[in-house]
Amino acid sequence: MVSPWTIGIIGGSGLYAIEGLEEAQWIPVDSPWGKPSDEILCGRIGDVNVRFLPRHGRGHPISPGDLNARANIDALKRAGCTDILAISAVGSLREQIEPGRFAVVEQFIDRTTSRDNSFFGTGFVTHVSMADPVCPRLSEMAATAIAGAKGKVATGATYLAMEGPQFSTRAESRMYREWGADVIGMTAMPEAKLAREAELPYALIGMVTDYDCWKDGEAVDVGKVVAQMQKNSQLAREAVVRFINALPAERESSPIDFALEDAIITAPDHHDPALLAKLDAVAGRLLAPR
Ligand SMILES: CSC[C@H]1O[C@H](OP(=O)(O)O)[C@H](O)[C@@H]1O
Ligand SMILES: Nc1ncnc2[nH]cnc12
Repeated sequence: MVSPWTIGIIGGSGLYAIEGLEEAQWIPVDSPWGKPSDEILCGRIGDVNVRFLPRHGRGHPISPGDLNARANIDALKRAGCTDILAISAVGSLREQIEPGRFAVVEQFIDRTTSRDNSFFGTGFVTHVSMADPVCPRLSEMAATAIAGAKGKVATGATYLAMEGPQFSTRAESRMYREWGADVIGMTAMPEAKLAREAELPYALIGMVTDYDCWKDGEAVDVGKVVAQMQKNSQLAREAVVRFINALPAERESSPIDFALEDAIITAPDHHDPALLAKLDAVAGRLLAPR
């Protein structure tokens, strides 16, 4: 039986491949938006097609600010994904979300400044809703899968996306806490926005690696992040497999599958054909002749 789900997994720092994929093969996927971070590891877990993309590339050559998130999301859409589960190393801004815990993200504060954050623009203007930026169905399944793998979970987390690549100052870290952010990272924006524009339901699991620098005497460094990721990466892999094995046989449609429906404002006689050509995957559902 062929599953209706094709799950895109975006692996963050420390998660550059996943094991247990049947018929696994790294396949290059071209995108009109430039070069994705790497080839996509395509395979199956049971009946479910899986497409794995290491966000920073194998060996972590790409810095957060240089990630081509448009190419990454477009390539996952071209590779047939119906849904995306992203995984990120995050710092914690809350005492009770300690390193080692998994934070399932529900909201974002986007403080990135220098990234291409939309597929759309002059010649095809759209404004998608980001009020509820993640897919509740995927997030709930992710939390269940982590708990099933005996991981500690925090749900409903707010993720602050910073520009980086430097870590925050103590004043910034304290300010983000006052803003209500729970975890901090450098990569989930504009990734989550672009997934929504591509009508791909998206959920984000933050793997908590450190307390950032708001706590007295604490400061984050790469060594701390990598050491904590190594401790938890096996559990993360197990949670991913559980998540996939628990997907229902049917995939009921999600409102996110139709996110562009009420978002496009440019009149057809003002469409830019060059931009439309690049949107063949992202907005193909609406642009294909009907
Ligand atoms: C290696 S520490 C900082 C680095 O880790 C996170 O990346 P990802 O979200 O891809 O796991 C963070 O956002 C920074 O890019
Ligand atoms: N404290 C932190 N700040 C930003 N990105 C992170 N990734 C992991 N820990 C982080």
